[in-house]
Amino acid sequence: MTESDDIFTARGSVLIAGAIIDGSTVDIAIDETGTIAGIGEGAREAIDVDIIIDGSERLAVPGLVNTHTHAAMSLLRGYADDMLLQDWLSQKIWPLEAHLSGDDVYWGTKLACLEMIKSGTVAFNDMYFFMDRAAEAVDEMGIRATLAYGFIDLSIPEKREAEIKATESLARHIQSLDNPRIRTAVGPHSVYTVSLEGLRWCAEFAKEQGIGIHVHLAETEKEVVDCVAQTGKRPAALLDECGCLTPRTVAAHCCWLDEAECRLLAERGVSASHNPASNMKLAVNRAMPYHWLKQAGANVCLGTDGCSSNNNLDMFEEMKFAALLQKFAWNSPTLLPAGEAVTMATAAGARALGTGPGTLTVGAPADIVLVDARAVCNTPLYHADSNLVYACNGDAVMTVLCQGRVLMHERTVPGEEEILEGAAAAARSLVGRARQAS
Ligand SMILES: CSC[C@H]1O[C@@H](n2cnc3c(O)ncnc32)[C@H](O)[C@@H]1O
Ligand SMILES: [Zn+2]
Repeated sequence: MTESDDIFTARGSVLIAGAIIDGSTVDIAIDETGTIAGIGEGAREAIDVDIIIDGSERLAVPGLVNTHTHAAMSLLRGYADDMLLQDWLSQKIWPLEAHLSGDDVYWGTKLACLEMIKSGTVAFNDMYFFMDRAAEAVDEMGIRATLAYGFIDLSIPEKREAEIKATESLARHIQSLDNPRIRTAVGPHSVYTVSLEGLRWCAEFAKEQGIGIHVHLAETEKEVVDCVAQTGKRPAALLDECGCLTPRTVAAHCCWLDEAECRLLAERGVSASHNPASNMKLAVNRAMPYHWLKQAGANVCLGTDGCSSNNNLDMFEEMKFAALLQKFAWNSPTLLPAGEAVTMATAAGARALGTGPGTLTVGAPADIVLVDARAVCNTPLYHADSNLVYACNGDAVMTVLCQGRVLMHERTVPGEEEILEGAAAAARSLVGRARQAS
């Protein structure tokens, strides 16, 4: 079989012929299980080739991993901009989210998956509501996701009970899907929206189920100041006391960590997700202390945050924002060079979500992105990492494979029109319902 056959529905082994990796032109062989079986010399012989993808003039890179987002917030893109975080959440976002339906989350997640696939992302870490519907969307789109129900109890015991039930129910549901691409995590929103009892329950449940924890941490100075005033502890120490800092925890933002907290995160094996676009847009007034986290040996990965504070899900743009913000904020042009930004968006993200090594190596899942080497952003091509981080955006991505299955080829994703229409209609209906109620 060749590219002329239906590449999206075909099953079997795949040969990516003549792609560029580290300046060399190589074949990549993928077996029927979606695992990389060979790279370079002798790769063709490692499989009985069913499907051939022409890799010429394509840079092969590992699929990108978005370690912090709220996918269905794609429906809120451009709904409320240019505000302070607390005002943005309390005056605009939360009142609209109060009217969300399962259908909204389904269409919002479909739109987000489409956008992620079109910009080279193969896996994401999500926290939101109606996550059974998010799982349905992820299942259909063929991407990987770790889905957490956003647990907010506001220290109200009845609300805590409801959040516990919702978290347990999602865990049961994801288990019942038995889809290796879709996992669940516990999602305590933050130390300012979840009680100590709630945080302790989340930690216990994650331990009992052997699943991860997804939490916002130290996003603003106010979060730290209020936490110290109310508990005598900084947010990271508080999460640690409740058992929420584990090797399977992804802590998003981490802007206002001090040096000791960076060491604590590293000691506990926590992954820290940098979200530079969101942090700059909401003007949280401090960049994640990447240098302290790196020095301490923490796993630092990369996320976009939701589409209302970014306002897109393009991890290529996020790599550039990360590299530039770190240099600017910490006054060091050598901080976070391009190669490290690529590692953050690939191997570090894959480690955070446990989706494999996040590298193009034999034995790794075939989560592979082919980038146009002839695009303007890749001309000239001195250093691939430099172009990928500083010159390209997701539009240069041509083909995306997840576990060896082709999700996009030559920039075509099956069903794109229907997704755009469905998501636009869901967004109109959501805003209409909210207006009617106000
Ligand atoms: C409980 S589900 C997630 C919850 O978080 C809100 N959210 C989106 N972006 C941010 C952010 O940057 N900081 C804090 N909370 C955020 C989202 O709207 C949902 O309500
Ligand atoms: Zn967030």
